[in-house]
Amino acid sequence: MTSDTATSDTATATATAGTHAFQAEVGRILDLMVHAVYSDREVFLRELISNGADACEKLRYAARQDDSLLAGDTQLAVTLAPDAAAGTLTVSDNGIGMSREELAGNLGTIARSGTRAFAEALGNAGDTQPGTAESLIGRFGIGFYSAFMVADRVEVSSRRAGSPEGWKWSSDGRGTYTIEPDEQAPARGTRITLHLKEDAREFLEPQWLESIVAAHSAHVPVAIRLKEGEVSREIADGSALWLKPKAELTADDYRDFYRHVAGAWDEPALTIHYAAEGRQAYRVLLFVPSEKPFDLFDPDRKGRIRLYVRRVFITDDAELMPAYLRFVRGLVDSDDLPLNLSREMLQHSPMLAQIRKAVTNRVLSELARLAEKDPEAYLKVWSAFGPVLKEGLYEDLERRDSLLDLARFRSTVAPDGWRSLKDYVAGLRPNQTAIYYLTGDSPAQAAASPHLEGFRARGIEVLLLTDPVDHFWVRVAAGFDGKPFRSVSQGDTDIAAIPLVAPADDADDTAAPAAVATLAAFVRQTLGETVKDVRASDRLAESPVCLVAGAGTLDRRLERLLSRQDGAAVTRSAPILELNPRHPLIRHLAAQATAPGDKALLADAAWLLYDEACILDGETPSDPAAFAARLTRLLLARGAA
Ligand SMILES: Nc1ncnc2c1ncn2[C@@H]1O[C@H](COP(=O)(O)OP(=O)(O)OP(=O)(O)O)[C@@H](O)[C@H]1O
Repeated sequence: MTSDTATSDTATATATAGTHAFQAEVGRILDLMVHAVYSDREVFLRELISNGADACEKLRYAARQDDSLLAGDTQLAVTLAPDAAAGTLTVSDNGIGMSREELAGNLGTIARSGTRAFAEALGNAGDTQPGTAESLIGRFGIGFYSAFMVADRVEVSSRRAGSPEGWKWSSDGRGTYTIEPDEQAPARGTRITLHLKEDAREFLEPQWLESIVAAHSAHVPVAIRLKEGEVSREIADGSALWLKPKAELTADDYRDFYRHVAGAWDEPALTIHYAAEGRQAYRVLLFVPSEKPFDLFDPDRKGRIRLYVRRVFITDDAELMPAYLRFVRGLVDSDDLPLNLSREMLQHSPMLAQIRKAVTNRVLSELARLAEKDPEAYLKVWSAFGPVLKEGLYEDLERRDSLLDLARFRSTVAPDGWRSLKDYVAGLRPNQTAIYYLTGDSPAQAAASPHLEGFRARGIEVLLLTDPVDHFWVRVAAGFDGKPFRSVSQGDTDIAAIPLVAPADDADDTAAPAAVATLAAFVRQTLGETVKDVRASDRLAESPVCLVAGAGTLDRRLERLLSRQDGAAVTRSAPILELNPRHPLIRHLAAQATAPGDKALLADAAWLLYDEACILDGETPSDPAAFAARLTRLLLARGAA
């Protein structure tokens, strides 16, 4: 469903009478439709019925302001009329209709984001893979253009409600379309005539049409009629599914309605249907999809929940959900809101604000319930929408705790599985006072980080945060169950008090603290401003060195991310170089630092330690030529020794 903005979206479309070329991408999509060997091509009917029903709903709304638009014709319906003799199927509605400009804008360019996404996905997949187009049709649905899967000519004759002019759009889907005045246009609304292809004549059979409607469009909230000759009968009553008691509805009913309302083809992962009573009465029918909607990461972050008032569709732009729940689809039908809701009122109505709040809470509590009752199903939802839900962790202070309960993480305990914070705190080690995390590009990459070694040695679980959004919420979230979140690559580790899982049996393995302090001071002096400090570490077990960010500065990965942005306000701060006193190399260098003699090679080693730490952090040495020269000198010296 698209709101009435299609014309302005497509203002570039020409709208004069005559022949016009399709926008290039539309041409490409049509070309595919014309040649599609898609097996479920009856989906075209659902798309056309949905459009007709939307047009009726738009008219119903417009007529609230101006009932002359109805002009006595109040029985809004979509009518299917097969004509075997002519080989045509018409799908007509007495809805809002389209002006000449709208015909050109909506049916000549890409008016809908879903179709645009389809075109893009097609471009990405390339033409080389057979069956790509077909599988994408199944995933996206492609609206009006799907008519060309079954028709070799499509005529759309339309009259905008209240307008004296009728127009006909016509095309064979091969590059161009025509628009011309049409005196035969319906009195109001749109009549789409499909000249069926030879191999699509099954769509002339009334019974087949009826069964397709039953399967895909039974719950469209506008009546559907089937016309055979002069006799017309109702094959779907257009009653609002959401007003029916739950007990009367089956999973199939819900699924079909979800597909209509979301313009999707997947199964809903969660269905939420209830009636709210009390201060306000309203009905809610919401779905969490099982597949990511194509526009999930659109910058406008808009949801598409439909707002109805006493069964009249008002808008899908009322932002009934916070942005981090924008993947939820469905509708809210209020008994109490006024029908003539202006944009202003949509934004400022306290009644609507109350609905938003209650419905949002309900969605979160239903997700929590799913997590409890059917963890497997919940994890599917989390895998698809976790990165979006986590936006709520920094945006929605009020619900942060509920969202933290819902959040699932990869961790060193379960790199391929999911852990909740409740699981995490249940496994805290003695003396552990924080929830540790490490950010990275992928769980595997993060799990290989040297920063984790000391944590592993102590059996401390570390969350592996790999979504860009993680950098942001984790800095503002106060913690969970009284335990703050702490980065393992930042500040002091404070893990010395946590016992090792297998305590080191040979204390001589560790370099003497004084020798390490001498080495640290030497390295510090050699590296100068490049580092903020050099110190011994509890963090490391196997690696000799690592870099960490100072307490109170930004996480190094986030700092790198931000400093790379255009016009970045963030400059990188000097890191702290940590040395592993248990590592043979550090022990050896500490001995050299305390012994008298020439320190030139030790200075080379200091820089090499720093460069090694950079490499472990996924960066290149800052001066590759100097790095190579030092390495060469050191290897030569070793060779000579
Ligand atoms: N029967 C109709 N009456 C009035 N307008 C129509 C009709 N059919 C299509 N349109 C207009 O053409 C536009 C494009 O239709 P199309 O089916 O390609 O996408 P859509 O319906 O907007 O997308 P979605 O299926 O995601 O809602 C619609 O948004 C609508 O404005």
